[in-house]
Amino acid sequence: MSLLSVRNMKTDIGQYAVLHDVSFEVPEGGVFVLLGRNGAGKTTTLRSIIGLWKPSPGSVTFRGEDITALHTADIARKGIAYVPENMGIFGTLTVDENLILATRNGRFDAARLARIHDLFPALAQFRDKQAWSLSGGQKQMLSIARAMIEPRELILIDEPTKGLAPSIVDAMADAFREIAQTTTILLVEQNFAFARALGRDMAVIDDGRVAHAGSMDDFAADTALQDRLLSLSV
Ligand SMILES: Nc1ncnc2c1ncn2[C@@H]1O[C@H](COP(=O)(O)OP(=O)(O)OP(=O)(O)O)[C@@H](O)[C@H]1O
Repeated sequence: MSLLSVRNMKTDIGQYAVLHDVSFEVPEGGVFVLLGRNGAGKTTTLRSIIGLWKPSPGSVTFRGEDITALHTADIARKGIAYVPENMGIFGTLTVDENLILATRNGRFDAARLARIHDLFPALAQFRDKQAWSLSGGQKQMLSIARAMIEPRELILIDEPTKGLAPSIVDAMADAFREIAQTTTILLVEQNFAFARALGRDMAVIDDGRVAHAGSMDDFAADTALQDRLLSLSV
């Protein structure tokens, strides 16, 4: 059984039909990558999974349970976290305060915080700094840390490498490999090298539909398919 099943999802935003037919299966463990051109519908897919948009028709099943109609907070309680592209952190609060706000009861679990500090040492170093003063990469790490401060089974992460320097992207890839040992990651990415290095299974969304799904190794070997589905010139 897949950890997450998305079936025949159609999502309208206001009067616009954005997703027409999105289906894919996320197995448990590792990193599943959603690729696609700008405006293809990747963010809308993540937001539909976490309940911020309601697909109709279509269904989202998590560990066999239909979660399509649940509110976002109830979906989160099932063990799914969402790291949006704008990161959702609070600039005037400190790094620690941002993490505390993401906990359920206002307290850190010491072991989880230690793991986060091992993964992202800058968050330990700058724990009393206001979040606005962090670098772009550190802000991205804080947003991922907020998603990890409680036990999760699945983390949805939207374009974490956007605008980051290559050395920071490499550090983030190492952190994702470590996170994926215990938590499944559903990753939306435009950086194909990053996606390829991490992903085991993948799907491409094109114009609100899944245009391809399969293993990352097969997709990485098929440059004609990559050109057709990801190139900017179509
Ligand atoms: N709130 C909204 N109102 C109207 N249209 C929207 C809204 N949000 C997204 N769209 C449209 O839905 C389509 C898909 O957007 P979405 O953000 O899901 O794409 P994406 O694949 O994540 O793109 P990107 O890589 O540029 O973030 C786009 O055409 C976008 O303009």
